[in-house]
Amino acid sequence: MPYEYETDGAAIYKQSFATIRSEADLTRFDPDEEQVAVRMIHAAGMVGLEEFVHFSPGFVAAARTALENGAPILCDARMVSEGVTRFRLPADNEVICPLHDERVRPLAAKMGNTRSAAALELWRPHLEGALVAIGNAPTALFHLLNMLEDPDCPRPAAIIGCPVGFVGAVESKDALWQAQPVPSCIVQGRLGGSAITVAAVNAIASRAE
Ligand SMILES: C/C1=C2N=C(/C=C3N=C(/C(C)=C4\N[C@@](C)([C@@H]5N=C1[C@](C)(CCC(=O)O)[C@H]5CC(=O)O)[C@@](C)(CC(=O)O)[C@@H]4CCC(=O)O)[C@@](C)(CC(=O)O)[C@@H]\3CCC(=O)O)C(C)(C)[C@@H]/2CCC(=O)O
Repeated sequence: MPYEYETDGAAIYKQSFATIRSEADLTRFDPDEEQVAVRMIHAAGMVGLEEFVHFSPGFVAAARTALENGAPILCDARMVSEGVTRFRLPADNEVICPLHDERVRPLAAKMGNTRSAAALELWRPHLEGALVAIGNAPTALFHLLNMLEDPDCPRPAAIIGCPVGFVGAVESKDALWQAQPVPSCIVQGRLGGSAITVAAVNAIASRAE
């Protein structure tokens, strides 16, 4: 075998987390936030991401309590929903991503919006007290903020708002951070994505690493 490499999954994780903790500046996070930030950095493979990670006060506790109480996790993309490691979930929580539901495409056409935004209309019956995980679509985050402008709209317990990209990602996350409709976590700027977002969900679902 010409290539030698680490083959023990647990050892790989241990070494990764040790590297992150030695290289990243985690000083401004409390212990719960630090656990989430480390996993987000791990998913991105990018020490330095921590500079852009922001938690509103009480975010981790709100998100964790929601999961412990059996709240569903509402995801904008299948790449997020598929990444949730089910065995970590404290209450066998439902993971919901209606993006590919047959009702979404016609709804999007009617709304004149993306499928990602239209899919959030199917979140409504599940939204009260849920953990929201938006890791791909800026339009989904903007649409959620518009929905939450209505005082009669059910309110999630917490929002992970980490869409990625060049059109609307910066603006939608800035808007979430300004509005703070519920405790939230963002990755400021263009960075973000499904992997980083689901890493935050998986860290929240785990009590300790
Ligand atoms: C404009 C869109 C963006 N997508 C990005 C990055 C990635 N998207 C992937 C994939 C496979 C999917 N993206 C869709 C959500 C699709 N992407 C869009 C939309 C056109 C609009 C969303 C928005 O602007 O808010 C969106 C379609 C829609 O009508 O909502 C997806 C549904 C497209 C599809 O395959 O049908 C699909 C998600 C499938 C799923 O998981 O359920 C990528 C893997 C790219 C690729 O395939 O080449 C990648 C994944 C990034 C990630 O980490 O999640 C952007 C960059 C986010 C971009 C929005 C911003 C921009 O600057 O353009």
